[in-house]
Amino acid sequence: MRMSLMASTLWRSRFRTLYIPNALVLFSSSAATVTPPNKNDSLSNAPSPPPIRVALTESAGRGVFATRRIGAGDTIHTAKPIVSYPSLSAINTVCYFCLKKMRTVTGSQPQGVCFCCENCRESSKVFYDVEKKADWLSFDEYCRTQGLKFPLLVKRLACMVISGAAPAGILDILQPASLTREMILKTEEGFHLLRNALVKSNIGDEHTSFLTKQWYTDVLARIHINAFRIELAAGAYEDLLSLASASIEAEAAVGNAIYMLPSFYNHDYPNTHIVWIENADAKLKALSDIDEGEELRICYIDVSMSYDARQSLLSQGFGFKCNCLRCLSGD
Ligand SMILES: C[S@@+](CC[C@H](N)C(=O)[O-])C[C@H]1O[C@@H](n2cnc3c(N)ncnc32)[C@H](O)[C@@H]1O
Repeated sequence: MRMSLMASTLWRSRFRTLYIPNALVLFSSSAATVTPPNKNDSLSNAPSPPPIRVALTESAGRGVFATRRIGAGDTIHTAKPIVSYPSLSAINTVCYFCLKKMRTVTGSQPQGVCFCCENCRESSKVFYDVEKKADWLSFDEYCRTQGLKFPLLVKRLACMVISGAAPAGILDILQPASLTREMILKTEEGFHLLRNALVKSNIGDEHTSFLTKQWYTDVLARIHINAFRIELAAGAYEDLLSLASASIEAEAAVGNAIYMLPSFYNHDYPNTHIVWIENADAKLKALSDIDEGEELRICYIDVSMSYDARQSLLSQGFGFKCNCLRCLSGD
């Protein structure tokens, strides 16, 4: 593979450390690291921070860099979603909170949303109590008929904000897509349907005052760039079978989610990948040995695509001209 011939030192950073207060809080809270705890350390039961930091890259904005050597196959860190939502086609078959697949008895068809455990039901309670007050028929139908998944994340986030589970600006730190005037116009219908559903539910103006067209568009612009499509790793033969049939129907994803730290990973030939084992909790794993100072990169698209196909998808789908070393090398 041509990429592997590139000296890994090329990827070592000459970076400036960036202080991101909100992100740093999240870094340490969800850390699963490759550092064994020191038995003599009185804090040895506390999770160590992950061996990474967010810093400016030379040509792709902020990026994630290793603060020490990481071995191939190591889990670098884990991340819980800030906001997630099931695929509409999976709404009755995955947990409404963590997106874990529900075991269904053959012949029985679950009705309505479901939760895999009391913990998920409890964690959802605040925003689900808000959501249940509104009539989502028109909004969900709009998403379903137009094949839209991102407005569903905005709906979940709006309910979280109303319930007090999240601040209205929770995604502000993430990079937004630059939406064209035409794209902004297309978001208007979704905004009105979302706002109408919530306003008509008598939640109270004081709770919905954040829900302006500007807020809706700003959130969508960030979701557009940073959302992850979640496909669970198959754990059992029956999962493999259902994944296979789901893929045929292009419905392999159980849902979509936004994370904080994983949103800072730039695109390149990957030395890192994200896996979801049984629910929307993400595991960032090293694909190869990574040196201290090296940038951690994931592949946003199918790694086997040609140079031209990658350039056009990254530009049209993600809105950026790829400056990764693989593309710069013409591979
Ligand atoms: C998910 S964000 C990654 C973090 C981002 N660099 C930041 O500062 O928040 C994706 C954005 O990062 C930039 N980016 C990621 N990979 C890139 C690449 N290979 N070449 C140029 N820009 C890239 C693009 O602006 C893209 O829209």
